[in-house]
Amino acid sequence: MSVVVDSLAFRYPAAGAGLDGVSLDVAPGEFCAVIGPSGCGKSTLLKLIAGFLSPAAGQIRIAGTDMTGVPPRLRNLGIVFQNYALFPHMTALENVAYPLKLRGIGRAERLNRAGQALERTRLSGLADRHPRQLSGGQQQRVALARALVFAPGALLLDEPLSALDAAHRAAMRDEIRAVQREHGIATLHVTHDQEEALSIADKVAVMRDGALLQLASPQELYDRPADRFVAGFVGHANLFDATVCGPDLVETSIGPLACTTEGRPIGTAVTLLARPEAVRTDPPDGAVNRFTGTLVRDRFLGSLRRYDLAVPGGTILGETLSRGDIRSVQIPPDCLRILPA
Ligand SMILES: Nc1ncnc2c1ncn2[C@@H]1O[C@H](COP(=O)(O)OP(=O)(O)OP(=O)(O)O)[C@@H](O)[C@H]1O
Repeated sequence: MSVVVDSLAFRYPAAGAGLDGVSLDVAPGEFCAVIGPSGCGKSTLLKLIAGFLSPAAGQIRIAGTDMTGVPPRLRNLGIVFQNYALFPHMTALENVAYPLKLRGIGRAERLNRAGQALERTRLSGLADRHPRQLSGGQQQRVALARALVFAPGALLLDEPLSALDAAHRAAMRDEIRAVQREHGIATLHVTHDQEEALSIADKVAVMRDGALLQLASPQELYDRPADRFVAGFVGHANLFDATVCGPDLVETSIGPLACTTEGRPIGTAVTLLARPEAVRTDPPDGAVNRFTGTLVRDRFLGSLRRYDLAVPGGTILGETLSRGDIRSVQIPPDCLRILPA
């Protein structure tokens, strides 16, 4: 089943906040991560798709069918929301079987199917435990099994991993991805964690102030962000205000930089993006876009080192494997990308 959101608009009564004309599509089996700053409307988008809120304008189509007026329980969506707790008085197995009960499936079959769903999320041994006897990660796995048990057409996940520690989080996200892929379920996954989004999603939706800024593959988002905000939000970035001052030359606060200006006229204001891993240390004398400065921050991160080199007029953020002293760097022209000002 696909999920298509078309020009969706929504306002909370008495609050300015909401969504403005959001459009996106998630194909069967596709995994779409939704990211953006706190309060940008990620949860609101999922609640609209789930049917917990009704749009003011626009349309939601699930498996090609317009969902206007269709109540949540008839949308055939598996939902794992952060605050969508397990029933404390039911065992893990009973919790997972519950959606099948709602669908009128007989006891023997629903316990059988719930058992299979628990097996899929590697919880078979814990079927008879109550939620209070399970760790946070195990409870999340029960919630995932409960969302998957009725073979939903699509999965909506709102920060399902936020309560977990880093190791469990990584294991659980790989698990969700494997189950989702195996069953070809269209998935929308809201997360605060950009690294998580980039590492598991087929595509990523970046939102800000109720609007969708970009919907793209993780690679495209990183390499070709639509604007300065997306560039700064996804991964680390050097962002320079710049003005085109000649063919393939721009002026910035740290001095002139050679880069492809793609024929923009002289005087055009732009933003220049350089990812830190593209910055080279110890370039030869006379190299183009070479800067000399002083190390002001130096963070050892195990597999790499991230540093700030203060140069006249600004700072250059770089990443290197080198452990030696850093006094000069080069920003290779072909690693600079021009974004709108
Ligand atoms: N029930 C509500 N009534 C009024 N305003 C609300 C309501 N729920 C959310 N909002 C507002 O709508 C905006 C979007 O909220 P939403 O929960 O969708 O953001 P979010 O991107 O999921 O944020 P976070 O990452 O912090 O969870 C926010 O400004 C929020 O304050």
